[in-house]
Amino acid sequence: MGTVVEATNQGENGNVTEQKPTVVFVLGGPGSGKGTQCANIVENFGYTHLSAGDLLRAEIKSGSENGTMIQNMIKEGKIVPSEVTIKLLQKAMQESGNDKFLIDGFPRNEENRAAFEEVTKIEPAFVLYFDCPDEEMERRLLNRNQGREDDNIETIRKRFKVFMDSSLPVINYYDAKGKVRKIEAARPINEVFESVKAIFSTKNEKAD
Ligand SMILES: Nc1ncnc2c1ncn2[C@@H]1O[C@H](COP(=O)(O)OP(=O)(O)OP(=O)(O)O)[C@@H](O)[C@H]1O
Ligand SMILES: O=c1ccn([C@@H]2O[C@H](COP(=O)(O)O)[C@@H](O)[C@H]2O)c(=O)[nH]1
Ligand SMILES: [Mg+2]
Repeated sequence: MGTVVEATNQGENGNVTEQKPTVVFVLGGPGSGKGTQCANIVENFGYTHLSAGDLLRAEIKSGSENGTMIQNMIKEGKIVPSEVTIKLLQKAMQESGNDKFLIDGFPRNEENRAAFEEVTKIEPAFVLYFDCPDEEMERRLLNRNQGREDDNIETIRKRFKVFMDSSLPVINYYDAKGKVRKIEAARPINEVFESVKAIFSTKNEKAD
């Protein structure tokens, strides 16, 4: 695959343009198990996993001029401006050499969603939604032990609120388009993956 800065298809005039990559958005509350299941999907289905949160954390570490702003947003559980996150996603897609992506933890709000579609012209093939009760997610995050600055009870509560207020509407948007595949995520990892496998083994409509 070449550039995905703005993916394109064959136009009506017959001009041959690039094939759009396949994108699956992986959404769900903080700690619902998105990263854990994405690792399993990568092993079994040949996707490249792009966690928007991981890309932002790497950007902080790289010493980027946006680093301090991103760090402050993450500490408060706030959503980083779309243009920053989308640029990181586009760069990672270009560098991957793959044409199938799990975009984990993005889009987080309506503005993220609209900006991604506008800039890349990519619509997701489908949206994998991990549905998990807050109490279970809270337990998992407090036990995660990966040294994340946002895995403390104060920030966790803020992240839950942002998820409810800003991210659930994105899931509802795609649900209305028949694109959401909902998974009951409060089960053991292998059971959750059985449900995930069933979805990736079924033919899902291609993006566009
Ligand atoms: N089904 C599960 N049952 C129990 N623990 C789980 C399950 N799935 C993931 N975990 C654990 O819960 C923690 C959070 O999982 P993970 O990092 O995959 O969540 P996430 O949705 O990516 O979270 P975040 O949005 O904060 O990045 C990890 O410690 C992981 O090992
Ligand atoms: O698209 C995104 C993704 C993430 N953020 C910020 O990062 C943290 C952590 O994200 P995880 O998905 O839990 O790794 C999140 O709370 C946001 O502050 C973002 O702004 N935009
Ligand atoms: Mg994660």
